[in-house]
Amino acid sequence: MTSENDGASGCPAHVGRRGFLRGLMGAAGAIGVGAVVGAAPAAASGAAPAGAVGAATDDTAERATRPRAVVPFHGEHQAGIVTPSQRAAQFVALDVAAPGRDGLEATLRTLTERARTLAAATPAPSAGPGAPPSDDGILGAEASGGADSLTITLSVGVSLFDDRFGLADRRPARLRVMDTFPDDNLDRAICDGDLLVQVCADERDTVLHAVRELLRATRGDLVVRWRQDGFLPPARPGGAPRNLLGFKDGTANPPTAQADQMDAIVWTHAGPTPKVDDQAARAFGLTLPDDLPDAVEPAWVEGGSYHVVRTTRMYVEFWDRVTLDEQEQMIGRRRDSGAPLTGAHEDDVPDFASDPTGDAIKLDAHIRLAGPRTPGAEAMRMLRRPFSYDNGTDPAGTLDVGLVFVCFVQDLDRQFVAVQRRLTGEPLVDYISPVGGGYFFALPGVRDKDDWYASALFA
Ligand SMILES: C=CC1=C(C)c2cc3[nH]c(cc4nc(cc5[nH]c(cc1n2)c(C)c5CCC(=O)O)C(CCC(=O)O)=C4C)c(C)c3C=C
Ligand SMILES: [Fe+2]
Repeated sequence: MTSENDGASGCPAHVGRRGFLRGLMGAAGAIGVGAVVGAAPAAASGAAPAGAVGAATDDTAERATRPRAVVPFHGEHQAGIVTPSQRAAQFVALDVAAPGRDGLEATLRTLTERARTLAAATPAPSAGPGAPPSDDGILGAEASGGADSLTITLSVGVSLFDDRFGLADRRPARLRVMDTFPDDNLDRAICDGDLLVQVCADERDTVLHAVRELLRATRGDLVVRWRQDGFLPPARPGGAPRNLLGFKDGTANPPTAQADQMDAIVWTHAGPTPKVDDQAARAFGLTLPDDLPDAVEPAWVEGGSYHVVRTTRMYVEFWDRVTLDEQEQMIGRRRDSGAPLTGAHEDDVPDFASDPTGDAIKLDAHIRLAGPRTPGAEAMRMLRRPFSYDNGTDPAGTLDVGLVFVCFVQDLDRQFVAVQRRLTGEPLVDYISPVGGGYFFALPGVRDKDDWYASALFA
């Protein structure tokens, strides 16, 4: 039986990366590699690509058991995209209050400086005697970011390209206000925004600390539009972690270790967007050319990525009344093992070719619609990076929980929109409802200590 793996390690994509990370951290702990601050200059030097992980420990027994990884901030691409998913996340959509292009540039430079120091776990500069502390103190003596695989990923929304900042001719070709799809129940108050900051780390306090410090540094210039917390449970018992429907989520992601695949699936490039073979696209359900107009990306987008966030509520009380068999048919995989209904193991490739009438995996099962494994479907693959969320209860006392669906794609329409359209009316829509989020564009990476988030956009 064929299997889905990360190519580099020969393990299922998720197991491979997380297992590698754990092994790295274990080894670092055993040999006592440097302290956090000691690791920081390497992280800040720009030597390693952003998204790779270096290990760091401190000398207390308690802290030695916690993840201490520093993810390099500098690189061709931003960290937090192909970086192995951390355990906690926060999505903060912001509107720019700073006046004019100069005001925006100054704000983005400030954001860069603060994000750089937080990611490297170096202390914030002191404002001098008599001033408030330069750090909120919630991470105690570390007081500077705490590492914990912290990544801060900055993306821009289409409203940044309106007439306020003179950037209208720089808009990424596919960027727009998030579409409303037929099964959506969007609250526009928690959609879109000029900017999106995605903050991820292995500890919740490290995420909140970074968000607080970024907001403190830009107070008056950036206004929070909406904010959404997320978490990723440990993989139980292994493989991909489970979402709140109880199913493993992330199994069939493309391998982030394979640069050529990331280049074709995730990173945007200047010039005409890659064409999709007409026949293959039709087989996938896209009608060309009307559905997918040609687009030409501006030069500055090289190395960036479209960043889709869809806050999707799950009606878990209803889901919990459905038989396991029905749940598995809706997804197309076993709940316990994550195996496709045509296979036995999580990393087995679903065999739709031998099941043309949907006897094993229904024709409208989620995985069959989202990844039919026809030649045309290759062009629609995406890198998903979802987190679960728990927003408490609604006024009716119903659990307000769900999935922050996140994906990174080279072409918003060819990939995310094409798949989302195929999912219209799937049986799962009775149990989930997208309520917020947005389309954003993750800026190219910050190259080195002299670079800043939007240097290419402003060049
Ligand atoms: C438009 C893209 C997608 C949305 C929106 C989406 C929402 C969503 N998905 C799950 C649960 C699962 N999804 C799984 C696989 C899967 N989902 C998408 C796309 C979207 N999902 C893709 C491309 C795939 C991979 C398909 C494949 O190639 O096999 C799975 C199976 C496990 C896995 O491979 O990750 C689950 C489970 C929920 C609950 C949800 C919205 C709340
Ligand atoms: Fe999905």
